[in-house]
Amino acid sequence: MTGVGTTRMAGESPHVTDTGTRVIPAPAVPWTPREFEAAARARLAPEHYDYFAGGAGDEVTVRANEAAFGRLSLVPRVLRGAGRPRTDVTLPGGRAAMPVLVAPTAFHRLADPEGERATARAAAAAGTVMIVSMASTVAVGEVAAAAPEATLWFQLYVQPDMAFTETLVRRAEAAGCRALVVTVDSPARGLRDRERRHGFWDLPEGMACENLRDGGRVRPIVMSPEISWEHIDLLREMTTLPIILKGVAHPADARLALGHGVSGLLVSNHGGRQLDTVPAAVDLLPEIVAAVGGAVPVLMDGGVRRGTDVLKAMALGAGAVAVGRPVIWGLAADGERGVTRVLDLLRSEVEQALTLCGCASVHDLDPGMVRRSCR
Ligand SMILES: Cc1cc2nc3c(=O)[nH]c(=O)nc-3n(C[C@H](O)[C@H](O)[C@H](O)COP(=O)(O)O)c2cc1C
Ligand SMILES: O=C(O)C(=O)c1ccccc1
Repeated sequence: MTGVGTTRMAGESPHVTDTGTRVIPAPAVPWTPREFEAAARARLAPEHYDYFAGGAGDEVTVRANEAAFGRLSLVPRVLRGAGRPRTDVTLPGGRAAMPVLVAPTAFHRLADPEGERATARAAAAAGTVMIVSMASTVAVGEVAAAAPEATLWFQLYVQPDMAFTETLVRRAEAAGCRALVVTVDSPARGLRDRERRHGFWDLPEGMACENLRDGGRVRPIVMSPEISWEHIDLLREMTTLPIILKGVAHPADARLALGHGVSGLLVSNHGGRQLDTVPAAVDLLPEIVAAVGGAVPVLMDGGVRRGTDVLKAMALGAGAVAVGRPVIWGLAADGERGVTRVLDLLRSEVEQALTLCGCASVHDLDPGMVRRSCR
């Protein structure tokens, strides 16, 4: 069946049904970051898969994030003798061996019993930053203890009770986190139809948002419409950690942020989980980069699935990108090993794409290498 001179991986051999249809079974091993989703879906309870995969409203923005990368083309340079490219980057909270960070995502123990400990060990092995969610199911101090080599940043939803916000900041500092990522796209929770359909409101028995412990209770995470720039100023006075604002979408807000002592911006629409119909994150990027004018690094997340996506975002001015769901799919499919594999795939794809673009490092990328196709 296999032609002379071709090779086929185990588990991929096609067979022909009695009606003559050629069927190619799902690969036994996930070979691309995207294929991890199928493996994860097969292992997760449907309500947990839908929690991770889902977005707000009609999920217009969820789809737009990935689709926008498909509409961008890369135009490579040739004959530059660039050699084997470097993939490392310098960021407000230190260096990373690759320009792909682990975005903050909640509830990793729903995907694997080791939860955020496994993710942090994989991020450490990849030499990249893990942004620990405030809604992690392992306390940030325990995540740090489980992966002493990991570079951790802490994601924070400013709580209206600023004394408790300070408690959270001190916990992050004590755990050795190197930056605070303050999520500002959530003055309320997004409209999550998939969660409502399943009645997914609570974590299972024995699982909790461990960072929110306060005496004998676990506080609820408050998403408050009262939070304003004044809170960012209070936070700025509270800590010397670099502050990165996550979820800035409007260039006017990017300009305002520069007056509040932030060390970076993370352009994001929360993976399409907050306000539906926000533009794709990569489409928001150029205007924000222009508004910031190089004053601070601009990172982005949303829809990054391939090394070529990373290059497109960086050519448009991103200092690094982050991935949310791909990490969850790796974790659910194969625990720490799965996350290691996803990050390793992305790193090697970035390296290969840089080579094919004639770049010695991400610094050789520029906006002229990206075209918008009409697809
Ligand atoms: C399951 C899930 C949980 C998330 N939890 C958080 C969170 O706790 N805090 C936060 O700032 N962003 C959270 N996000 C948003 C991510 O940080 C990130 O913006 C988004 O996932 C990027 O899109 P991608 O999944 O297409 O890579 C979450 C995203 C997902 C998918
Ligand atoms: O699900 C999310 O996107 C999210 O950001 C979140 C925040 C707090 C608790 C749980 C999830």
